[in-house]
Amino acid sequence: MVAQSDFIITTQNLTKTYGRKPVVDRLNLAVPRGSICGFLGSNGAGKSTTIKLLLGLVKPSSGVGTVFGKDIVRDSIAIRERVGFLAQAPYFYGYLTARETLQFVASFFFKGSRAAIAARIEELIELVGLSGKADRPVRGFSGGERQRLGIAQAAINDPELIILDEPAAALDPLGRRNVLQILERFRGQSTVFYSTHILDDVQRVSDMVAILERGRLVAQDTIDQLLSGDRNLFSITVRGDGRTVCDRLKRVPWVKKTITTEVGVLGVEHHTTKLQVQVTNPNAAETELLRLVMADPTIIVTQFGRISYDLEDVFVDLVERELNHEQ
Ligand SMILES: Nc1ncnc2c1ncn2[C@@H]1O[C@H](COP(=O)(O)OP(=O)(O)OP(=O)(O)O)[C@@H](O)[C@H]1O
Repeated sequence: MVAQSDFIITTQNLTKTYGRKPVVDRLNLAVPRGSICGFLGSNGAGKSTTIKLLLGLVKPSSGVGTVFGKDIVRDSIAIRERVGFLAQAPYFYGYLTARETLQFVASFFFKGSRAAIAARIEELIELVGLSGKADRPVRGFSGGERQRLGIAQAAINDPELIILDEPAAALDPLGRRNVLQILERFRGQSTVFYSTHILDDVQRVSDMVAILERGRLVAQDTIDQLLSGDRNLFSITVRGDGRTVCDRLKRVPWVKKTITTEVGVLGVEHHTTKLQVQVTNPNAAETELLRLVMADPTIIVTQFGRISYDLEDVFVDLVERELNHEQ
């Protein structure tokens, strides 16, 4: 059983309504301590609003939430002291260098001797890959360099939790990859909760994902779990009489369902049939399914494999289900 204290962020029915429209709708989040959690949703899904609720920057219309076990309304100042936060469009003084920017931020948020501050700044400059640029004014920085500086700024006081709002959204693919690699470096030191609308990014670095659509949480799980789901599907393409193959498979106890599509009819012996086989025991299927089909010498198997999904399939499926549910 997972104890409540294993979650660094929790919300119960957290709701924010603007006018009559809930933009965050009865949200039940549970972010495990130590995870890198992608908070995924299309533009306008309610990600920024959720982050503002967690940080006490806007007040919930109803529902409750905790960060470090502290109430997001009552204890918001105490929470903000312990969270490193990178806003969607961070502001920097263009005339300060990266090092001066971090010194400025450290003067507010870092408690320690001068030597300790200097060491932490050096460590972060290195961690975000700005060593060669630390003494240049920020006004000349690229979008990616600004985001990296923003991450260093958020991490200055070695926070237990770093929250980033779309840290990579405005960057080109290379810039995005750099930022994501930096997030990965916090593994084992801080919990990272970051919002994004880019599926690929989540699949690349997160351990877990919470998917938001129109203010509602449509899934929350580890990436592995979401991708495996309950879709134990195999695909087989055969030449020969596909119907007998199908009938045989239907009698196998771990075969749940078969779907056949005939793709070419050139006389019975040249029939090409594509089968999708849903199974309840994928291990058995992996070792026995192909053998079962090939037991018939009149059948030629031209393709066999497990159907794999990526996060995009899962996302589209979940969002469609949510939309159908609403109608
Ligand atoms: N202060 C506000 N007043 C009225 N509506 C608001 C306010 N803040 C946000 N909204 C609306 O709430 C919805 C969710 O906005 P939010 O910024 O949380 O989404 P998001 O998922 O972060 O999107 P994006 O990726 O585009 O930033 C949007 O329709 C937005 O217009």
